[in-house]
Amino acid sequence: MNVTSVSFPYGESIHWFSPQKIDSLPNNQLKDWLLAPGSLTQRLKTHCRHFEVKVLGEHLLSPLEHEFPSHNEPVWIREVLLCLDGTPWVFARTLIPQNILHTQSHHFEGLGTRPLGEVLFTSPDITPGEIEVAQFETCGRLAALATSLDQHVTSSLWGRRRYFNLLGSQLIVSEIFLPAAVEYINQD
Ligand SMILES: C=C(O[C@@H]1C=C(C(=O)O)C=C[C@H]1O)C(=O)O
Repeated sequence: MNVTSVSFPYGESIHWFSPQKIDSLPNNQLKDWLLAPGSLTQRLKTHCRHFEVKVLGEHLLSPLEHEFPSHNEPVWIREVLLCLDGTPWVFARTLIPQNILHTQSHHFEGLGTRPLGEVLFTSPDITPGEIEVAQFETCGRLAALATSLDQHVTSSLWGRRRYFNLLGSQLIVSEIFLPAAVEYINQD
């Protein structure tokens, strides 16, 4: 895997849609994965023997570097690959405002290769919000990331974004399904 931190952060500014307002959702099994309300980590683990979180990078983004709406403070970013039996299936990007990071550091500091979902879906203080979806062109940065992972991008990629509510504030989790995941999911 020739992914390097040099090109971190991989994430790019994306236009997200409510599933009810986009008429071009995938008309196959991927749609179910995009809109599934529970922990993606838990679902992925049922499709492999070995599940692994590869951390591509984590650090604070200045207010000018991130797209977190209505936040003029630094935001902590974490970008990972979720790998099933050694194959990257999902690129995930999490944005956490500094106020959450400071007040809830026990949740997020030192997470390392533990899946964030183990925190988000087990803490009574955190509630998942609505799911939005987006399509990523084959010429975008995330397609380039997939190509760098030796996965051929033959059609646009699909992803989803969820806000998680935590004590009056919010963090954002985006997950993009890489070609290897789409191939497996749609073969059923
Ligand atoms: C939100 C979840 O956590 C997953 C794990 C992540 C991580 O470890 O950074 C990020 C996004 C998710 O795909 C989940 O399991 O649904």
